[in-house]
Amino acid sequence: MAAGWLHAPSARARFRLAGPEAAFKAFWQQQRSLTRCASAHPDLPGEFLFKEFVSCEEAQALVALADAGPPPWKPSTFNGRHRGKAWGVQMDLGRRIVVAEAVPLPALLQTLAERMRTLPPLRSFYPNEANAIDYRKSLGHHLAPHVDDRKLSTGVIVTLSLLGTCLMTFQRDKGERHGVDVLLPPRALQVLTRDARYAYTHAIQPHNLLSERRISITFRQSPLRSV
Ligand SMILES: O=C(O)CCC(=O)C(=O)O
Ligand SMILES: [Fe+2]
Repeated sequence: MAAGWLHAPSARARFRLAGPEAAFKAFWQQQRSLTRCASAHPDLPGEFLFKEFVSCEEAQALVALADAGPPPWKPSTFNGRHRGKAWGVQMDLGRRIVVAEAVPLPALLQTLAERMRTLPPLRSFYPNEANAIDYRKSLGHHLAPHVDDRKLSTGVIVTLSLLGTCLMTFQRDKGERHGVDVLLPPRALQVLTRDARYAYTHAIQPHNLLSERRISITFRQSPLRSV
């Protein structure tokens, strides 16, 4: 083993020396060489998981961003009980339109969107909307089975998991007893396209939150012009 390798500063130390933006780039260059990070689900056509899409430091920064607001966390009962917040253009599900953004997509999320476009299924993904969900296991939080709106968002839905692990259940038919369970660890980016996006519902049952707290950030691209 080369002595130089032994004495090279650790990736973590190099990130600290070079500052946060260089750290973002250095981390991603290193990740891209790890093909084991990407996987397509064998039983769920159109579902991809990119493990370790963000570094531990980036994950912390994203949790801080979600916790700090704006906007503030708000209790939500839409798609299950949890707390949520949204950035970017706003979906008006009742009027079936997209309205102008109250809080723009934060710069950190736009930087992540650039990184997403380096992944094959996301080459032309330009999200203009994101929402965060804060799940607490002890409060019985969950995600009810749903398919993300077919008209207000395009055919690619992308979610980054932070803090905790969960099992997400996909079901083809409503009320089906069994589904396909996908383990979502912190820092993993899940991409839903094709059947996984349109033909299956996705949900997280309360007992499938495997940690006390989990935060997710979901990115979408609305094809509609905001009014
Ligand atoms: O929490 C998650 O991983 C997914 C959230 C979700 O499905 C949604 O916001 O539509
Ligand atoms: Fe969803």
